[in-house]
Amino acid sequence: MKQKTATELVQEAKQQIENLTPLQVKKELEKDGTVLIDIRESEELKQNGKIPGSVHAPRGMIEFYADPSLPYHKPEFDKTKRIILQCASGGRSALASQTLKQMGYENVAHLDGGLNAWKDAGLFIERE
Ligand SMILES: O=S(=O)([O-])[S-]
Repeated sequence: MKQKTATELVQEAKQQIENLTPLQVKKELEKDGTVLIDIRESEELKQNGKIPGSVHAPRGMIEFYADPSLPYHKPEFDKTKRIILQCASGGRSALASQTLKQMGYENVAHLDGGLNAWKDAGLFIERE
C-alpha cells in the first residue's frame, strides 16, 4: 500500500466531504437541528475558547461516541440531524467527517479552517 502523509490524508478527506466557511457555519447554527461538535482536546478549549453553542467530544473517541450500539454513544451524534465538526485548523475535523460518513452519517460537514478561521472571520469566541 502506498504510504500517505497526514497532509495527503486531509486533502483526500476534504475532497469527499462538505467543507464549510465560518459564515456558512454561523448561518447553519441559526437553524434548529444543527449540532456543532468541537472535537479538540479539553486543554485546547481551555486555552483558546470555543464557539458558542458547540458541544465537546474529543476526536479520540469519535467512532465510539458515534456508534449508537455502544455504551459510549453520545446523543448529539444523531444520524437524523445536521452535524458539523470543528477542530483548531480543520485537519482533524476533515478526517473525522470522512469517518462519520463511512459510519452512515449522511448530513455531516466540517468547518474548514477550524476555530482559527472562525477567529479570523471576526466571529465571537466564548472563553471559560
Ligand atoms: O487538526 S488541526 O487542523 O486542528 S491541527
